[in-house]
Amino acid sequence: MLAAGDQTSRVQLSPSVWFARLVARPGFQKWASRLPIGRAVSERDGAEIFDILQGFVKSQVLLALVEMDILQRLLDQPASAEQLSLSSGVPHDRMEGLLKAGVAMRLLKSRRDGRYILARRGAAILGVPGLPQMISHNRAFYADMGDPVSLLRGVSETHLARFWPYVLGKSDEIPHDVAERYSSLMAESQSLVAQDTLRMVNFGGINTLLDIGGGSGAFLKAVLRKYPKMNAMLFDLPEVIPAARANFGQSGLESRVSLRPGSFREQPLPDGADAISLIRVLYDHDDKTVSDLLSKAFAALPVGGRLIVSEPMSGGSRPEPAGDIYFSFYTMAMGTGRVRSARQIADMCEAAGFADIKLPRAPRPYVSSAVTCSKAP
Ligand SMILES: CC(C)=CCC/C(C)=C/CC/C(C)=C/C=C/C(C)=C/C=C/C=C(C)/C=C/C=C(C)/C=C/C=C(C)/C=C/CC(C)(C)O
Ligand SMILES: C[S@@+](CC[C@H](N)C(=O)[O-])C[C@H]1O[C@@H](n2cnc3c(N)ncnc32)[C@H](O)[C@@H]1O
Repeated sequence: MLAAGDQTSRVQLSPSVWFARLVARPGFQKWASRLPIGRAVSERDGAEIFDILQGFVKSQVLLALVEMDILQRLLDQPASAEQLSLSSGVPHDRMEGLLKAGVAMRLLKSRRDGRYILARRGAAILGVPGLPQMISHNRAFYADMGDPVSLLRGVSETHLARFWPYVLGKSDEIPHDVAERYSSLMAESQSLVAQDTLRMVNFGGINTLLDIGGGSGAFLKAVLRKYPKMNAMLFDLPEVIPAARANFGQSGLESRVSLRPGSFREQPLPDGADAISLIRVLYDHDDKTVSDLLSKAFAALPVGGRLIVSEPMSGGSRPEPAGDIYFSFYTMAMGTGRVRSARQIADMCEAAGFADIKLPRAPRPYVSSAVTCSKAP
């Protein structure tokens, strides 16, 4: 009888496996580094591996720059490490270290006079609605990523799950200020998602759009402003509706929106709309909930009615950095849903009865991707 090792040694190796085993040998690495092409590839690989390894340090440097308001202060005026250290309670040499790290990340620039200013990328962060807050909220995600093996095993309650009240249906237990902070984070981050969804999908011809899980209404506001003849319904959990009411109150759009409290888990969706949108809703839920929700959407729509899904997605068979790294682990830490690829979502829509499925190209997959389909005659 053969030992396991003998069995594998007799199996014919595919060229990729053979190559991987070669590259994993220190002797091969030493040999390859003596040749010009081998050296160039190995140096590049080494630098890229190092960059992955230090990813968490980079994101914490960014967090420090945001939390001590350094980006904003350098936007107001150039400053030296000494000036910034005085007001932030960080010793001079450490502040210099932070600022140099910011320069290395091309967020800041150092000037000949020793003062620092914002580089283009640092300035861009301040111009994206909600991005500094989003960076700060990564504290909770970071705490969960501190022990990735436990996170993967799902052994303990996560910080992120506690921060998004509606996910666990425990909104009563969440301090009001925390709930408030996170709903405003959700609303602010929505402006990017709305921008890209409106770029990917033409909402023309829709009379009444039903936005399921519409939150405080940031997405509907953007759509209604772009399509002045459209009316809308916003459906969300009863505890979320007051925020939507307040948000539409002063907008001049209130007469075009009707607010519908309810849970898509427990009741049918309101009818009367000729299109339904699901913006950043599906990835919060498991497959059964999503299949049921899509069937309810199908039932609520008239023939020819359209469904628009928009949220960050996995790259599927071609994994993609935002969907398959950040949002995949993010939803894992939330503990209730998962990122799906556009193809998976399309298949689930098809299983619910939808046809005419389209997967528009996403200009910024780290913001959102979309799937659209309709109820065929
Ligand atoms: C004018 C010409 C021709 C040339 C000039 C060149 C020049 C100066 C160009 C302009 C530079 C410029 C304007 C740059 C703009 C950069 C932008 C817009 C950057 C945007 C970045 C956006 C990012 C990084 C977005 C990140 C989003 C995140 C992290 C979202 C997270 C969302 C979460 C966690 C949601 C959770 C929801 C839940 C709970 C899972 O359901
Ligand atoms: C990630 S947020 C997205 C909000 C908004 N669409 C956006 O993109 O900013 C998910 C929304 O789904 C809502 N939601 C969760 N479970 C729900 C349910 N069972 N019925 C109705 N809405 C629900 C939440 O209250 C929340 O507003």
